[in-house]
Amino acid sequence: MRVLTINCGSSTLKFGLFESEGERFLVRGAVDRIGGSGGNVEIYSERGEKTVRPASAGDHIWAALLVMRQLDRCGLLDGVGAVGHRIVHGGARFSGPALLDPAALKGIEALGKLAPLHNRPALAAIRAVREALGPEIPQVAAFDTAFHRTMPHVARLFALPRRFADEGVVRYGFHGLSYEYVVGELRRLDPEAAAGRVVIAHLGNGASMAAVREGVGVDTTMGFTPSGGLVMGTRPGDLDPGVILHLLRSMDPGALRELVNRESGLLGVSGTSADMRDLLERVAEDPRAAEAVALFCYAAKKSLGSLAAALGGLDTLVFTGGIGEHASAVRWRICEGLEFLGIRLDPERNAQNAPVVSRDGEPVAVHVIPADEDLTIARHTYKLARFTSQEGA
Ligand SMILES: Nc1ncnc2c1ncn2[C@@H]1O[C@H](COP(=O)(O)OP(=O)(O)O)[C@@H](O)[C@H]1O
Ligand SMILES: CC(=O)OP(=O)(O)O
Ligand SMILES: [Mg+2]
Repeated sequence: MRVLTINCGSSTLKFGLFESEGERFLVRGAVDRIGGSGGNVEIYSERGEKTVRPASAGDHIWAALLVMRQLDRCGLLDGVGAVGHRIVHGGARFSGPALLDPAALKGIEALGKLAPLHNRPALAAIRAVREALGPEIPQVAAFDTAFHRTMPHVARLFALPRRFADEGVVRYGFHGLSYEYVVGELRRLDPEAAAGRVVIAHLGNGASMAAVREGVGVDTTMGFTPSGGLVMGTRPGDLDPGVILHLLRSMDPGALRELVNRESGLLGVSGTSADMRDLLERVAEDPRAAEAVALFCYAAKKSLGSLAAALGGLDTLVFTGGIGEHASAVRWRICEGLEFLGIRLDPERNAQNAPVVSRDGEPVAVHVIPADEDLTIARHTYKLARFTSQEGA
């Protein structure tokens, strides 16, 4: 059975067509810079053939239709037996992958306001797939929040009156499909490291860090929504709640929601771009771009320190996500000055985005592991689709 995966990130739509329980893929690809300009659709095959074409996708619906049309034109949709989607917010309701039946769709829709850059775009992609493949092809949701279900209660609690936690106002954490993949890769590469104290930094357009002990999530920087924690492309990360109250005096809640989700972060501070590539190109001549990059790295450094404290020390640090994998200057600035924690990068390895970027013999090994949320989605989809067909048999 072929499985198609769709991963709606805040600035990208990634897709993959898998076979053999996810162990093989036929094609993978991504539409990037969604909602911005200068975007591309990139497709590559198992044999390494790659095509890149300009595609300025205004939104995720546009991107999803483009992808489905492209796959159809190449005859690749024949034989797709199930489709898996990344759903960012699963709230209190979803603790693991779920078949996208009407009740599940309603549950995801209800969480839309808590993840406006993600849940609704993903629902639009689900509809586009249903139109292209028909309602008989099962679709599965794999949730970013599920990985963090193991966090101790104290790490989930906000210091608000108790009734709010009872109503579900707690830290959920996101990027869980990426963390799940990285933990699996680390187990494969270095089982001893995977059994230790690990911080994973997923730095993409959305960015977060997770503290993981013995493969289990114990804390993370994102909270009730994916707008908290680190500085991001268009989201501010952690803010003094008093700032929100102050802004509410002169802004209506809708405008404030836009500010927090789409106008802050790297874009807000630089005044020009949410995209780390653009900013790194301009740091020498544009002080606002330089300040945006500096703030991003400083916030990440502080969070790394706090998660190392939560773990009682650190054995392994992993960088992943578009920025974590490719932006050597950002990794350098985050790690600079953290020798007291046992972190020391090797300049050459770091410049090459090598799989291990720390110096040999240092207490903390620093890895770069390319994110693969799509494979995680494919694995969950195979499992659930098989289980459902056995149940129905
Ligand atoms: N070569 C690169 N150098 C620096 N930053 C990069 C590079 N490639 C991608 N990025 C950054 O990665 C971010 C997008 O991350 P990604 O994980 O692909 O997106 P999303 O969070 O939408 O899934 C953007 O800020 C982009 O500039
Ligand atoms: C949760 C989140 O922010 O995801 P992304 O980085 O894909 O936008
Ligand atoms: Mg992402």
